[in-house]
Amino acid sequence: MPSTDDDIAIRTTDLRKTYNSEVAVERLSLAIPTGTVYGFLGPNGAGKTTTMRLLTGLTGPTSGSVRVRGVDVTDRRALASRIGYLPETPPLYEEFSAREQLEYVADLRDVPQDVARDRIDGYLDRFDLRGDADKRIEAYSKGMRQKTAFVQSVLHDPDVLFLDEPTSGLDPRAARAIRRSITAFADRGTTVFLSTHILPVVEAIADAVGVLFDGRLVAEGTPEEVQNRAETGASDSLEDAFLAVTSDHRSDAPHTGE
Ligand SMILES: Nc1ncnc2c1ncn2[C@@H]1O[C@H](COP(=O)(O)OP(=O)(O)OP(=O)(O)O)[C@@H](O)[C@H]1O
Repeated sequence: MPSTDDDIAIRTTDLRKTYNSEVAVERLSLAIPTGTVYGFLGPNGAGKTTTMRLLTGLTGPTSGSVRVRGVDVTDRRALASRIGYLPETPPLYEEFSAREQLEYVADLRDVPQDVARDRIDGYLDRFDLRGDADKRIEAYSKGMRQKTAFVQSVLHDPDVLFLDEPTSGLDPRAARAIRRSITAFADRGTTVFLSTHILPVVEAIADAVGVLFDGRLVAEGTPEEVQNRAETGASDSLEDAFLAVTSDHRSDAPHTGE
């Protein structure tokens, strides 16, 4: 039976994005089922951030289309309450405290005040931020900023969550708290689109993996399928598979720098 927009949380059709003569994303067609944790992999410059920006409607495609939960991403108003986005460089107000930042974002997303207060307290505890919650963000470490930014992306309980390197700069305890949160969201039916270079994280929590190389999807499937397809031999890890599928295509690249 063909899948419908009810089952498919993220659907892209022949997505293409160019910057002048540079092709950043080429003929990308994705159909990611609701509730999936999708690990989005690719070497530096492959087009992952560009894809995230296309999927969240922050940049328009040169051609092709994107629907998230059945809504065309050009309809930003309809989409805002349904998606959460943690970008590579999260927007935080330096002069705010974490609590002020989170209250501000909850208000923007129309989360009722009492619900917001409870959620914020819960997240501040879970991420060991409660003691620093009233300090200005300008005095925060990279990890404290990253945790605050993660919380702000999930405060409104979005249906689809886009995360760009969510565990970047985090110590093992904080990274584990984020991984557990991602899994808990997915268990409740949230779809998580996760871009990261940390392959063990993908191995641990992703249901499906897509590998982008030079703007094109060069492998897709469960982590096991991608590993098997790469035929890496004895040591079957996602890292071996990643290196195999991206080097298979390396000869097509105009210049590898190696
Ligand atoms: N605003 C822009 N203007 C021009 N070119 C851009 C722009 N954004 C991205 N590109 C180009 O598009 C290609 C893909 O970049 P992108 O940032 O999407 O890759 P990435 O996979 O996220 O890389 P990384 O893992 O290093 O963050 C690169 O060649 C990059 O130079």
